[in-house]
Amino acid sequence: MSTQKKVLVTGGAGYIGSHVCKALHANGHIPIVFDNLSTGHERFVKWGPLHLGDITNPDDLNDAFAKRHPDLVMHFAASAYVRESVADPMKYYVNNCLGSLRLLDAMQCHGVKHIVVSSTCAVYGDCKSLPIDESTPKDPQSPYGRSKLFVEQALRDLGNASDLKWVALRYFNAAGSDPDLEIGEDHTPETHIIPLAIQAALGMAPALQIFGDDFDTPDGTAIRDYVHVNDLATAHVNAMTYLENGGASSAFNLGTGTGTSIKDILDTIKRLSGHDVPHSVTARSPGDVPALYASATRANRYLDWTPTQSSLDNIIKTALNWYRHHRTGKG
Ligand SMILES: NC(=O)c1ccc[n+]([C@@H]2O[C@H](COP(=O)([O-])OP(=O)(O)OC[C@H]3O[C@@H](n4cnc5c(N)ncnc54)[C@H](O)[C@@H]3O)[C@@H](O)[C@H]2O)c1
Ligand SMILES: O=c1ccn([C@@H]2O[C@H](COP(=O)(O)OP(=O)(O)O[C@H]3O[C@H](CO)[C@H](O)[C@H](O)[C@H]3O)[C@@H](O)[C@H]2O)c(=O)[nH]1
Repeated sequence: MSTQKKVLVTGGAGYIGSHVCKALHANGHIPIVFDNLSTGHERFVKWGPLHLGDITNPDDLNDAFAKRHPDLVMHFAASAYVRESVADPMKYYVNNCLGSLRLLDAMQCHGVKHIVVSSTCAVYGDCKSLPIDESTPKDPQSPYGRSKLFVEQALRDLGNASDLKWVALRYFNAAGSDPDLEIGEDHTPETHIIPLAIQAALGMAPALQIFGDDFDTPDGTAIRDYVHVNDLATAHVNAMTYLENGGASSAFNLGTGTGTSIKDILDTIKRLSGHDVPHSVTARSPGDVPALYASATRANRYLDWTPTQSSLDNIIKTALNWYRHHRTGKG
């Protein structure tokens, strides 16, 4: 374990950021959440102080760095709805690109040298060759994906021109919840398949719409690589140690290497909850790709990271428990 660090966690009141805060605290560090609560929740900030602020506002950032003196930054704050980004690209370029640049500028002004950043498999686009490794060509299909690729490119340029050291973690599909039920997934609106399918099964949401069942996949439904949020959290703690030990700035995929279809998800929810997932099949979503799954060999080698909580059963079980305990449903 590294010595205690103060970590400024932008977006730490959100789904993934709050799970990382819990892991940082468990490893003896102090997470300082910097969040504007636009999609996050004050009740998810449990393991350190909340500093209210907006990453697009230089005064807010300056105030946080001046008062909190963080040793490093973990950067989750972003707008993260693929479909919304197509309808409102400016929101994504301002929040994700400008906001990240302002954050990097504040780090430079305050002499903070290390940052771990949330990136996404959306930087790759429609890949013909699977699994996807980090050398796979980048061809993002949405303003969201392009905004995240821009941030990675800015990190590379700034790192080349200064002593900034960075790690970008390209998550595949984050899923599951804290097994202790202290925090969980709570997006409004919810767009992700696993929460929507569970909510439909528990009678908390309308029937699930499956966006296409005629993909070129074994059962016709889309395949993704679902990785448990606690495995993502461990990767962040490991990335921090990697940078501290002088690791080179780099991007890493975080996925399990296993493809899971929507039908697999529905079958597992039925088996673990005892409820069918009411659903209908509608048209494919524009730009939706048939199959994506990662090779995380580099994260395994350099970050000493192996997912241990990402079996589909564990992802569905922890997510089911979260919705049963925190919402009104049949459970
Ligand atoms: N959920 C996924 O499957 C997934 C996959 C790949 C990448 N990501 C990335 O991971 C990160 C976290 O995603 P999440 O699912 O936890 O999202 P989330 O919406 O739950 O969390 C985002 C947090 O950032 C805060 N925020 C947004 N804009 C801000 C601003 N301008 N200033 C300060 N705070 C701001 C929100 O209030 C929220 O607390 C994002 O960068 C997202 O792009 C998520
Ligand atoms: O109601 C729904 C919601 C989703 N899907 C389908 O289920 C699959 C998974 O969808 P998610 O919305 O759960 O995840 P995505 O793969 O679309 O998006 C994820 O990966 C993206 C990169 O491609 C971004 O990083 C994003 O933040 C992250 O959630 C997709 O084929 C989608 O079309 C449905 O059929 N019905």
